[in-house]
Amino acid sequence: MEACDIRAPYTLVGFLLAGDKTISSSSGACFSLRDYFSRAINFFLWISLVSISFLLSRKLARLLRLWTIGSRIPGPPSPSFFSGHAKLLGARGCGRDLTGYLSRLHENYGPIVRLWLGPTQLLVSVKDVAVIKEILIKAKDKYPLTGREFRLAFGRSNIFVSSFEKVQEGRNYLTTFMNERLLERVNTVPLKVVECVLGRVESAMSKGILDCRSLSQHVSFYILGAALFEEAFFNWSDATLYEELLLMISKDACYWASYKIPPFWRRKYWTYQFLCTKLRCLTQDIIQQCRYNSTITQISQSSYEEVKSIGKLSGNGGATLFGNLLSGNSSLNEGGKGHLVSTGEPFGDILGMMFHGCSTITNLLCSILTRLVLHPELQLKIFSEIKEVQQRTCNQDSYDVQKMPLLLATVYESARLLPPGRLLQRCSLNHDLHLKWNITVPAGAILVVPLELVQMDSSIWGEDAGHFNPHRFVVDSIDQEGRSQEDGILEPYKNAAYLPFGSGSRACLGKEFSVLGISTFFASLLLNYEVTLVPGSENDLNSTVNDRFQPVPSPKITFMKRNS
Ligand code: HEM
Repeated sequence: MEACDIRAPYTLVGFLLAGDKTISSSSGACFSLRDYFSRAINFFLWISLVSISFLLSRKLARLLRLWTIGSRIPGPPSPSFFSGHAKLLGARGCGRDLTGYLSRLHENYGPIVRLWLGPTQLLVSVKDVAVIKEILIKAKDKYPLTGREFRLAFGRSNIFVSSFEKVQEGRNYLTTFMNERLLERVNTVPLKVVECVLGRVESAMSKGILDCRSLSQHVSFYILGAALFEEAFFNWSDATLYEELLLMISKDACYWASYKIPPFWRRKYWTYQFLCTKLRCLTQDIIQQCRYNSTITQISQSSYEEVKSIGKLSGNGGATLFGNLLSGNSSLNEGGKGHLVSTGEPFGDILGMMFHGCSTITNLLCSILTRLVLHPELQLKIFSEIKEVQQRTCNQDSYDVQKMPLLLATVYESARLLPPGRLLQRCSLNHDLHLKWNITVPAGAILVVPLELVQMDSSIWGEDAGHFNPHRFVVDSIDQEGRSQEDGILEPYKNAAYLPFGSGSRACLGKEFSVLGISTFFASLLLNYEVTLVPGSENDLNSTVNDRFQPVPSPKITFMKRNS
């Protein structure tokens, strides 16, 4: 038999280089195409097996670590290996009184308590203020499902995401944007907002349907919309449609996000997706109008260049917040197809801010309005304060709310009594956290701060911790005639137990904007109008208003013009 003179190409490249010589060889000793394929398949199978085993063993090691370190933290024994305390915390268990349950656990086990929610999920609740401060700085990530409702509705966002690494640049840019642009605008914007809102109030009152919540929703939408999109927003014919869509989507967002796999088989889901797409198209529309009206363009060429460079740095082609909008990088609704095809999905950030900002500002406004109608004497005092400051400054076009301590204190105190959620959550995805008192929280554990326990702790806030008392934030001084006068405002964020806007590395970026915007709105409103309860709604209120963390009731209110 003729010896095979072809050297076996042991690599795929070698085989290809050998070309048809190998293929044409008829010798059984020579490598056939089939041999190479079976070798290649074997090779890939081995590689996959090794990688899967490696990943599994890493997961297992992580899990063992979670169990070992987690079980060193004090906490109750787990009732079941598979579901842990998850059932207890669910709707039929203590879910409705989660804070009460955590409070009992803290009494029994101390200020740091762990709860197993299943074999792979550990929840650590922290009540001690010093430790809270530490974890809010050190635990820079959020629970992995954070922002799912935003993502599902509006596409990828650069700011409402779990990992700190991904959010860092977006946060830096947004901080500059909020501080430099929005805060400048915020004390002039509410004048227009009041005008706009009161126009709506009159038509709503004529239909007899003015309740606190719908008014607050309307105001928050205008405060944010006007700040982000400026003049263009007031002249925008689709503003009402935009507001309605945003509201409809916010109502359903959490529900659809609760599905692990989006329920493509449900028609309602597609209706929801259709609304989201419509909202994105409208966002593009208002942004285009802004470009012409130069609001956002006036974020200035310098910051445009800045944004572009941030985009380059992050390698996402300017996807950071307004970067894409300015550079026209988005191809939303290309050819009128109405779907998002942009790689950066820049509207995710703007819509995310509208979504989060509107819902949180609505709650706070509603809470303040309710308290003002319940405490007419406070309303009168705030009115006198605003009037006095306006007379002193002789400026009718803007409000120096920093000189109105009682008004600011009312906003701070209402926020203290009604933060946006019951738990502030954090996570450290990749590193264990070494805390005071020699406690280590393993990577991946969900850290929570039960806000009600901290913000209503009488050892921190005094005996009246559970009651509405804006004066706790006001500094009194004695005037020359020995009379006590309200002089200044205590900086609430110095108190580590004041957390309605979170704190530390993932603190809310809109806190100054919201407090100033809301205060300026009330300064403008109360100077011109007195807000009162619609006669007959007192009884509903007394049964539902409680000073503690209750969802704000929505009383019927009315406005009376003050004599100038
Ligand atoms: C009354 C109004 C608001 C309240 C009570 C509020 C509250 C909060 C809270 C509690 C957090 C989580 C903080 C943490 O984990 O430490 C947060 C995050 C955030 N807020 Fe707000 N917020 C308000 C308005 C706004 C507005 C108007 C904006 C922007 C326009 C905004 C932008 C953000 C952003 C970007 C984050 C995410 C930060 C991150 O995950 O890194 N907020 N907010």
